[in-house]
Amino acid sequence: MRASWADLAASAAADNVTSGTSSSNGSVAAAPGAGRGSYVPPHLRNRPPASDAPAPVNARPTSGGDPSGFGGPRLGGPKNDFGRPGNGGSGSRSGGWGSRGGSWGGREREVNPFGDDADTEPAFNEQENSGINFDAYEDIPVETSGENVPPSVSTFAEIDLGEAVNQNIRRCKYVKPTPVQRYAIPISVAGRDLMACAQTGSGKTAAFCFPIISGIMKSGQQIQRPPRGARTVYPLALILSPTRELSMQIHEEARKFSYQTGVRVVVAYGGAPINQQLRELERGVDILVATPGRLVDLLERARVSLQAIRYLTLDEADRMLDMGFEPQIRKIVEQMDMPPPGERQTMLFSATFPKEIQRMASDFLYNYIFLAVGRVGSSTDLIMQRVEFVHDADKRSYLMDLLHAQRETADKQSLILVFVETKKGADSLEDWLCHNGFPATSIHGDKMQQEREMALRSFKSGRTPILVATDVAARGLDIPHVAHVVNFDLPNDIDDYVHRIGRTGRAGKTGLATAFFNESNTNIARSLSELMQEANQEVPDWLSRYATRSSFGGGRNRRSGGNRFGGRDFRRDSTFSRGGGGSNYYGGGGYGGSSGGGYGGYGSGAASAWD
Ligand SMILES: Nc1ncnc2c1ncn2[C@@H]1O[C@H](COP(=O)(O)OP(=O)(O)OP(=O)(O)O)[C@@H](O)[C@H]1O
Repeated sequence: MRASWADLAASAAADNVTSGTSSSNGSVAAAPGAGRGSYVPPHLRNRPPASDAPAPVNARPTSGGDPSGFGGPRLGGPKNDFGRPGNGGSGSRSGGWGSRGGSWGGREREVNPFGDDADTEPAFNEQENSGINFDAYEDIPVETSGENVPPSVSTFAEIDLGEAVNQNIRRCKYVKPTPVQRYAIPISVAGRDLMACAQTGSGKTAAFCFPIISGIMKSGQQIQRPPRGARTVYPLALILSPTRELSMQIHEEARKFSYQTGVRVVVAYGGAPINQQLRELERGVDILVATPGRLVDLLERARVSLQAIRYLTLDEADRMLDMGFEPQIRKIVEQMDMPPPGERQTMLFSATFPKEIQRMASDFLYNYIFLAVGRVGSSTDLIMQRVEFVHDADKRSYLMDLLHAQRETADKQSLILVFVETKKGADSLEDWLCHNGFPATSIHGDKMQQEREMALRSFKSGRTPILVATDVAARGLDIPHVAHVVNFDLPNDIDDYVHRIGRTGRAGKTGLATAFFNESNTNIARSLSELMQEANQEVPDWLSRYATRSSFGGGRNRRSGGNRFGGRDFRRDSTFSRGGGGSNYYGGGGYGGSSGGGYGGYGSGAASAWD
């Protein structure tokens, strides 16, 4: 049961009065077993009985077949086919453990990720995911480009995902697909590469997970579990994400979607003991969810091989290919043993896709489809955006006013996420809030991983309903009840703003975003003003004046592909040069490497702080 916001604030204030100290932020005080937020360490999940001994598996790629189902050069190209029954590749494994059918090879008892009796199906009319306002999505603009785009669907039933996945969709209480799912799932199921740009909170995780899980099930491939004594594992799918917490969240989601399918999902991220993750990997992995730094470590130790990868997904793909991460991603995708584009299926997802990044990303794709769902990179109309002119010295008192107002008016369960620019700033604001009777915690890259996870749990549970965060929490995190996002410090990049405010107003719900603006933010004035206009938000006159003045100013005011939509296929841009060989135009590769120049400033060392 989540605590009431106002009650907590009141009791924290009382504590402070009594003790005369900071309320010690609650960031490490989350009750470990409390409620649905309780955390089962990865090494304890699905722990097999001690007698569970793996049978020998001789997993090596064979060839033949078409992973795309589409044709072109992919047809007949080499394919990693680990022991697909009947193809002769590793026929001797047919009796080995790990055959599919929802039983984990009959060897392990799978922990129920739904935390209830997942075998009991809810009645149909009880199923709808509470709070989803599908009307909000009905007239959403959608744009696709690329060759032979498979038609979209209106229902999950129209896509053959397999009964086990369908059952999990029902358990998740998803009644119908969101727009990005309606388009992206048929494209992915058809085996096509995809660059998908869709609003924050619109269900992209399921859009890439369902086809991967279903594809692995249909292939009949066995669980990629090394033989006893072998140390290298061969996952079939790799999902990369920029932060540890996002990887953990994707892992949790993927485990729900793959429950009782026999598909095994493992997560690996930095900051946590690698031995536990190695033990999980040794027990078999079909889908590996990872942050880039930890994955490179595992690859260098030869504990993971990417030879068998059939599906590669980059979530928050634009972040993954920006200057902080690009070298690591290139190393993983291009310099290790992963099959090249055309032999694997690659799916890139984000709410924002600057053209420079699209160009770079095309290196990883083969004959891909570009999909843009919704307006410029956000849930837009669902999020009410406000901008206040606030000098730095006044920010704290403005914030306090907002918090008092929230305490009076908002749903008592609601959570507030406050973004600041620096780690020091996060610590100091958290301290100040706690001293002033507001139950706050903080998350940033200088905290120990355990502290980060505890802070997030404490926030999610409502124990500390104010979270002060750096951009480490800007992307992907799906936290119910975040009613208000405050940009205490505005980011330099409009796309970062889009992701930050996207922590509220998710899955059809409404939310509020307030930004403090002053002279130091003039470089974002124009793009902020444009974004707000496109989202039908009221733009203050003073911001429009700043926008006019900063029209030709510097900063990274790139829009996500420009125009009305959440992105526009850079291949359609008339200014885009097609020189250098037409075959490369759709074929991926060949676009002048990975300069990525032109909008620096993410700061060196970003990757190490994030993974
Ligand atoms: N078809 C559906 N019906 C109802 N709820 C859904 C459906 N698909 C996804 N959701 C819910 O919507 C929420 C947002 O989904 P998700 O986190 O995948 O969004 P996202 O598009 O990846 O957002 P972001 O851009 O911030 O990463 C989740 O709580 C998820 O469970």
